[in-house]
Amino acid sequence: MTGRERPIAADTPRDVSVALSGRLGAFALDVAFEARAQGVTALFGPSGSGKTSVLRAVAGLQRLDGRVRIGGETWQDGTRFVPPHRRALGYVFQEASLFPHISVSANIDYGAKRTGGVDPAARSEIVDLLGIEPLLPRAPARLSGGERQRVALARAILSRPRILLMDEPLSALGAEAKNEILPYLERLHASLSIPILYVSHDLAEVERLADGIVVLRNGRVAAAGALEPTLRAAGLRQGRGAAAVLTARVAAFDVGDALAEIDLFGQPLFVAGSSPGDVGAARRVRIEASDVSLSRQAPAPSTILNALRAEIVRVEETTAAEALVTLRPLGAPDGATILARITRRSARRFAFQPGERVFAQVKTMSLATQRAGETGAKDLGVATGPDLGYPSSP
Ligand SMILES: Nc1ncnc2c1ncn2[C@@H]1O[C@H](COP(=O)(O)OP(=O)(O)OP(=O)(O)O)[C@@H](O)[C@H]1O
Repeated sequence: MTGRERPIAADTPRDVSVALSGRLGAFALDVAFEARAQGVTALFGPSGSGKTSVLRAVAGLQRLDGRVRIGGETWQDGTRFVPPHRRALGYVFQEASLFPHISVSANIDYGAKRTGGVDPAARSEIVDLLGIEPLLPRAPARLSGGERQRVALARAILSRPRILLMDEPLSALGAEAKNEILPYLERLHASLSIPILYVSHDLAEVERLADGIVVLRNGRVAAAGALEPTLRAAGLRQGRGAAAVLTARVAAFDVGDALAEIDLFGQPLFVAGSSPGDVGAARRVRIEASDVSLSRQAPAPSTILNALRAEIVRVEETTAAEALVTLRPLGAPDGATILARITRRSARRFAFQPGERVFAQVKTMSLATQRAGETGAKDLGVATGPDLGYPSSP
């Protein structure tokens, strides 16, 4: 797709409209997309696909032809070009560039002072949200990488931007610092009423944070829209990492077993790694296709707690050995689907047909959240996050 706009969600007001084209040396960029007025839109793509260039152009730091409209304000079109310092935006880079000679406290007030003064209520809310109260008197040199990023975020937000631009804010951090900062980003995402454009080449990060996604390849938009259907359309939901992300509410929490019961379209789904305070909150549940098995009969009692009733949507033989089954949990709206990655042998033996009802078993422990400091493929099992109106599946 080139230069053609695809709305992220047709029925919701969208407040970010970008259409940019031009050359950067030998590199040709031609992108157009729209994003919602609130929530995280990921700019996702391989290295060199143009993500940072798009972000810089939105900020006015990179001059390209086209249009940038944010929250009803036009920053660039055929006739005008608002210079970068007049654009109300917060920019968070890979490495936080804090002023070294002043305290954290003075750093976070810097942006706000430039834009008309510090609002004490907003300040204390953001300080609390990002957990930086104990850091306020410190010098930036005495912060860890993750702490620096949280301070940079606070500074950006307190400058009262119309949009937050984040360029791989976690990529310079180790796994431990990443795990430490992600929950803060999730809380931020739930509380901020401005759009966030979030550059990343890390799919797991995008799945955890983004509502919408613009997939870039070679300076063009390969696919754009709500997270789940777009990942699928872009062919990013196949193979080893195939997974589905659904948003649902926590219905109950069993303190004795430390298990949360998620209400997945009327069916219970048990997950670990939650807390009693999550009851009533929306959770983002990532179900990896390799952790889902299928059976026609109600499964015999086993150690697997989750057996979702689901309807087969389609079966695709993806490789010589594998098949990917798309399923709609009963009670789920059309298009809200999960995936099961099974052997081709099983797919042929069972010959599942579209419309047929089956039981999809999902291991609870495969859905567990990871504590800070641990590493592994399952770290993004369950992530708190609001349902900001993007369908969690198409
Ligand atoms: N000012 C410039 N002059 C010449 N070429 C440029 C300029 N800025 C970017 N490029 C080129 O444009 C292409 C896209 O770069 P960009 O940094 O936007 O990609 P990216 O997707 O953000 O990559 P990464 O994930 O590695 O940061 C690259 O080939 C880069 O070398």
